[in-house]
Amino acid sequence: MTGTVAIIGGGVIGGGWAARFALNGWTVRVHDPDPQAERKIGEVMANARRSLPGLTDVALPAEGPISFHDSIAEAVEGAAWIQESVPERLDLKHATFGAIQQACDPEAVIGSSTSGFKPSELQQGAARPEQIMVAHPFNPVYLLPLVELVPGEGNDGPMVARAKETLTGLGMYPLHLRKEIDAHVADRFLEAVWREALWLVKDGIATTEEIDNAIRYGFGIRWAQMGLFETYRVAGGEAGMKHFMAQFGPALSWPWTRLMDVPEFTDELVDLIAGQSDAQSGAYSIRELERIRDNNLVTMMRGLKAQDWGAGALLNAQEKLMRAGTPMGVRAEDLPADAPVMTARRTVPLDWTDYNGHMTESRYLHAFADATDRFMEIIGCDADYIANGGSYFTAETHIRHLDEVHAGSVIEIRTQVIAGAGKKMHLFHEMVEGGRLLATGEHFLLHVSLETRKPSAPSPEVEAALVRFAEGHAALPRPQGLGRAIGAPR
Ligand SMILES: NC(=O)C1=CN([C@@H]2O[C@H](COP(=O)(O)OP(=O)(O)OC[C@H]3O[C@@H](n4cnc5c(N)ncnc54)[C@H](O)[C@@H]3O)[C@@H](O)[C@H]2O)C=CC1
Ligand SMILES: C[N+](C)(C)CC(=O)CC(=O)[O-]
Repeated sequence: MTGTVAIIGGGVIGGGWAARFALNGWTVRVHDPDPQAERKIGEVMANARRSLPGLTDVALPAEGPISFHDSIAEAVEGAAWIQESVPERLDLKHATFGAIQQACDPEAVIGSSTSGFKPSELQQGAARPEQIMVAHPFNPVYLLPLVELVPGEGNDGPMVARAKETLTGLGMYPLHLRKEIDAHVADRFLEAVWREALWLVKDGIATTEEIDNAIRYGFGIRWAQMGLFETYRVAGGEAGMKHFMAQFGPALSWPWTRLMDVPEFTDELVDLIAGQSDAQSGAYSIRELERIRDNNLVTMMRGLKAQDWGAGALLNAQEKLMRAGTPMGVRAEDLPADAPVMTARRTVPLDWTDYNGHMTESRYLHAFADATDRFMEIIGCDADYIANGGSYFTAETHIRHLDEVHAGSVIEIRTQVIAGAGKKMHLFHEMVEGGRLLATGEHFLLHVSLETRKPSAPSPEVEAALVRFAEGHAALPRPQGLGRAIGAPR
């Protein structure tokens, strides 16, 4: 599902929203009075283009256009979603909603990125309060899936459902809050951690770098995959959560935190923190730090994807939706038998790049192996079939690396069946970017019984689907490089 979105306020968060929507095929219309807004959003887009599309193993839709508008009225024209991301001041947010509602479609959703205001506060004085809800994202909006969705009293069920559908379609995870509360859920935690950290620096207990190390070498990694409660359940040992609470419950009444106090923001404290932060990270520009952060996030999220867990499970669910209705979702009977089969259309992810600045050699095999899996699925050797004890094992592979490809490029793989009958399947994959041939992969596979681990006949349905392609593809030209061995150039 795509459409037109208006981004009102195009700073750190508005820019991230613009990228998330545009890269998912939406038409994006931005209003921001800052003369630098177009440049800044251009830089956010550049970072987003190199990171977001490679998160999944299916290509995103074609990027939507972004335009910049001098007035809110012009920006909201035709928008089905309006995302307000102006600075965190209630009077400014109210004035912005006033201008939006004078011109926008009354059916459009108006989401606010507010970090802390409640929807009832945002809706005060609005012409149509029922149109406004909190949609609080996390930075970088184009990579992190969480959006806290906090409807107010007037927001009706269908509108909330529509909002969730839109956010899910963008690959996000709308966390629907049951009740409004200052700072929603996640920012309450962040606020608590931030208070403690400020005290620790002020009191000379730890530097900004030491505090960051305490997070990133320990509980930060743990939280990214199991959160708080599941992590503590495991920490309770075999007796689980009850034992954990019995053991650590008393600590809650000891003076382990200074949650309700905030150190005074004197010039001295600000200089102390800013100085330590400069010493820690000043060697990098903010854009460089953003790219380092994005590389790490993509690598971690793709790791979780391989485990089908947490944010990675979300990516897999999104991928399923993306496949439906595309050539990446069809079965053998819907495909012509006399043309190569498209078995992959994906973006090269950031974590596939090596020290030579291009896709590393092992990822060519990775991409070809995924294409083989997809071809197996097309002929009916899918997860259910494999669970019933039949599958294919690869016996031999030959890859030719013909041209370079880089992170962010969309690659396709087309597969020709060279031979397929009985237990044997001989495939030839061609990897292309646009019209450029990047690599070929020749693979010989045998059908096996997963019980005996020995070659066995496939089911009649799988064999029939394979034979249909083998016969149809026999009329295609013999692919260049078929049967090649390493040797003197021929
Ligand atoms: N920075 C963060 O980590 C997060 C911020 N938020 C929330 O997002 C909202 C925006 O915050 P940031 O993007 O960080 O601020 P920012 O300062 O980076 O961007 C705000 C943008 O709004 C523009 N602006 C100012 N007045 C405007 C007006 N009348 N109409 C249109 N644009 C206007 C400014 O030129 C600026 O580009 C705030 O409500 C904030 O609480 C939410 C999640 C995270
Ligand atoms: C610091 N902050 C309150 C603006 C943070 C957020 O709102 C969410 C985030 O991205 O950390």
